[in-house]
Amino acid sequence: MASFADILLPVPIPRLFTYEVTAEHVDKAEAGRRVIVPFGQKKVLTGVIVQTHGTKPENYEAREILDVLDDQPVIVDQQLQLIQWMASYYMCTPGEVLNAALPSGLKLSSKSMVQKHPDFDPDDGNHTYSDSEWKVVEALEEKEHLSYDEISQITGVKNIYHLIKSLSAKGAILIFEQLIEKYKPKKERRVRLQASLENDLLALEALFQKLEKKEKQLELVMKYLREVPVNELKERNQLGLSKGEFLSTGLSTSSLGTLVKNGVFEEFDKVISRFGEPKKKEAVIPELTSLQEEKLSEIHGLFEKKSTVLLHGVTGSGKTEIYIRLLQQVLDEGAQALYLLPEIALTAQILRRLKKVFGDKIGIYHSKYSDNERVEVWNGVLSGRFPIVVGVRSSVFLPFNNLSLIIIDEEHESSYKQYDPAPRYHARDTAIMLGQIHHAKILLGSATPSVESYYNAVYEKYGLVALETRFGEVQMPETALIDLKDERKKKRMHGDLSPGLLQAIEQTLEENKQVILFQNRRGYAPYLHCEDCAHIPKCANCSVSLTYHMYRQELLCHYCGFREPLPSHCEACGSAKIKTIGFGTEKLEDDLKVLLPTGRISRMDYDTTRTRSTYEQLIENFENGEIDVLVGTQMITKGLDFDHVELVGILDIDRIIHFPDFRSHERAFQMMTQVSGRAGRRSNNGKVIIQTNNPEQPVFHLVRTNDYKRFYQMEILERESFHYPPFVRMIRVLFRNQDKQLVWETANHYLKSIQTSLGGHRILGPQEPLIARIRNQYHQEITIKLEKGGISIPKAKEFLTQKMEELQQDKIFRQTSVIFDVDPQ
Ligand SMILES: Nc1ncnc2c1ncn2[C@@H]1O[C@H](COP(=O)(O)OP(=O)(O)OP(=O)(O)O)[C@@H](O)[C@H]1O
Ligand SMILES: [Zn+2]
Repeated sequence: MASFADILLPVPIPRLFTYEVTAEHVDKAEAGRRVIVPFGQKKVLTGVIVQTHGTKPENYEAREILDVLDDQPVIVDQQLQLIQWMASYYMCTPGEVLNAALPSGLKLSSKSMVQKHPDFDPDDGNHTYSDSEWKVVEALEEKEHLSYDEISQITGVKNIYHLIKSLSAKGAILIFEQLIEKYKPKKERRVRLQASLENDLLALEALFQKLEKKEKQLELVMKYLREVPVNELKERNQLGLSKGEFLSTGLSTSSLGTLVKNGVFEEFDKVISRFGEPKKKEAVIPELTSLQEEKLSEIHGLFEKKSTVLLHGVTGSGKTEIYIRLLQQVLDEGAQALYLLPEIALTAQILRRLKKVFGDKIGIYHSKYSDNERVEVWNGVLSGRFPIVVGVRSSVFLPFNNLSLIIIDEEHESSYKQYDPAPRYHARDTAIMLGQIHHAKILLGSATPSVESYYNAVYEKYGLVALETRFGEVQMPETALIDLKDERKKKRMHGDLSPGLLQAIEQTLEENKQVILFQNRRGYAPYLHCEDCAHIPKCANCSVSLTYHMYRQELLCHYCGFREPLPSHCEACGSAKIKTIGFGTEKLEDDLKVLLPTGRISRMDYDTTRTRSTYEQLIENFENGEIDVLVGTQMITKGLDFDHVELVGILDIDRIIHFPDFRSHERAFQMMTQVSGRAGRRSNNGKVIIQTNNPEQPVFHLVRTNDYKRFYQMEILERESFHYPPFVRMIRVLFRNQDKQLVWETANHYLKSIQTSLGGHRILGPQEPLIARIRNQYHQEITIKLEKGGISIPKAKEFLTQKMEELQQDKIFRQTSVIFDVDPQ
């Protein structure tokens, strides 16, 4: 009987594909294992078996699976459920979710290779060959096939496509695709005694005699036998010693070579973990305070009745300590836990705290890890090596099969939402679904919960636990406002710094304490401005101005990466009077260096933290007191725990408050409260200074009095009256095309097709978004608001998708790309 398998492929087509499983693969074909299948004319893809069955597909001839890659499933059933849910909730295809879920190390890639044409005869006189061509032909006599890179090396030609095309046209070579497994296990070179010696004491003795005069070789053998006593423990020799470590004490490499040649030692490779071998943990958990203890048991109590609990604890109250207790319990039960963080910047510090307690039981998963490392974490979750995973949003995709707790730290963070590409998912909401699939408990934690989560807590969908005092009864910092209008009028500003803030910085440094300054714009100046004609240099591809980066002497587009050298004259009128307007982190750092010549100033933003180690280094230097003032973007606002920061300055909050978006007040409140929370965590001297043009804004009062509840009450009223989440679900439909007119027409055509059935009052737009052109693509968007209880949201999504499919059947409209963004942030 023929056998078939339904395969999930990483392509944006909303269905599974049925392939035939031939006899040789039948034993290995099982749900959750990866397979290689042919797809389309020439492509080969890695997919995952969802199920096997005996039903031949009706309307097409099933093609055969080429190979089954795994000896056991690498995707578990719960993941397949999550993928299905995400696809339907976030209005994309399961294939797109799979593509995001699998680390690229688990996807195969194909690589073009070249071999000699079997009928090729170089002497047939039909063609002549260049020197480079000859080199390739000769190399193919030696080696069966060559990669493009090898050919480039052999010939010294950089761009070899021309060469390959010509050789192929002359019938000299064939090109084929070789499948490459991207994941490469890490190997270690080791040495051991030849097996014949490990059992034979006489032979060993004879060896000693032979080596009597060869001091260096003798030394090697002796050292080896000291480390590996083969006469007591024969099996130990199999494992050998790491060659590097063995030789690191200054033994002679060449003598080892001789001994290998003479059959005394042998070298071999062993696959090792990239994360080191498991070590014993240090087991030091600080005692919880009685208040924290009380809150922990409240959480336990609520978990009896509810799957999700929100822990609203002020900054520095010890939420992390409570998380550690909960993780410990999961570990004791032998189950799995996931600890989600919104950003990489946070992982280093929290990991250090967790590692002290859990040692190597923690797997870390984020984008600054290499493909290979990610595959090892993936496999470590499968094998049980990492019962706890700390990671950013993509760690919801890991192959958990026994998850009992998910902690979502800083749950309010908008960086939990993936904007591009699909799936455009919110990791908090996805993790809550993941928890439900596993019947796990979910703890959301924040000092400034999102309005949505707090609403769910108020209406008892979630349990709520409030922790209102800081650890050690340390007081919340004191907050002062500085009116920039006033200071400007009196012409007292030093660049972007008011005299009040500057003075406070100086005083803090005098007391040997540290300062954090929050400036949410990176670069030197947001834009250049010609004083004669008012021209502002703009990006060639996007409708935004270019940001001036002084260090690189460049103008840079923060949307598409377009860059150009700093102009000396205005490109519009030729005037040399070009001025910088506004302030970025780079300028602030620069100004401070002049104003505080003895202060040690550093900057943490996207530009200074390209690699994992630069983050960690900056944070470590700040912790160790090697930096006095840390200037940074939102990266430095939350979660970080420093003992000696006493002053926090907030320089650029007006722009966030006035950003035209329904979440702007929420964001401003959260950012100010979070960054303030970095001040005075160990002392009662925390100070926060906020510079603003509008000190009368109510949000400042709420931040100063740390009054989250009042903030929530004001905000929820607004959300209700203006129909925003949590009262409605929003779906944004984004249209993109190079042709401005066509995008507009497509969006309008779509609008017409949904208007009547959905009801015009539920639809806004089409309109140009704030930035109407990015990377040469014009944008239009339609916003749909679906009120809860009034309309079936899943049905509405189906309807929207169906209408989109109809739209895309039109040859013209199809040229516009369309994106659904569910729950846009
Ligand atoms: N029970 C405890 N014993 C010893 N130290 C504690 C205890 N609870 C909290 N701390 C210390 O107090 C500081 C603040 O705690 P923690 O970082 O856990 O707060 P948090 O609530 O997570 O803050 P944030 O929301 O600002 O990230 C940390 O340095 C932590 O080690
Ligand atoms: Zn651009």
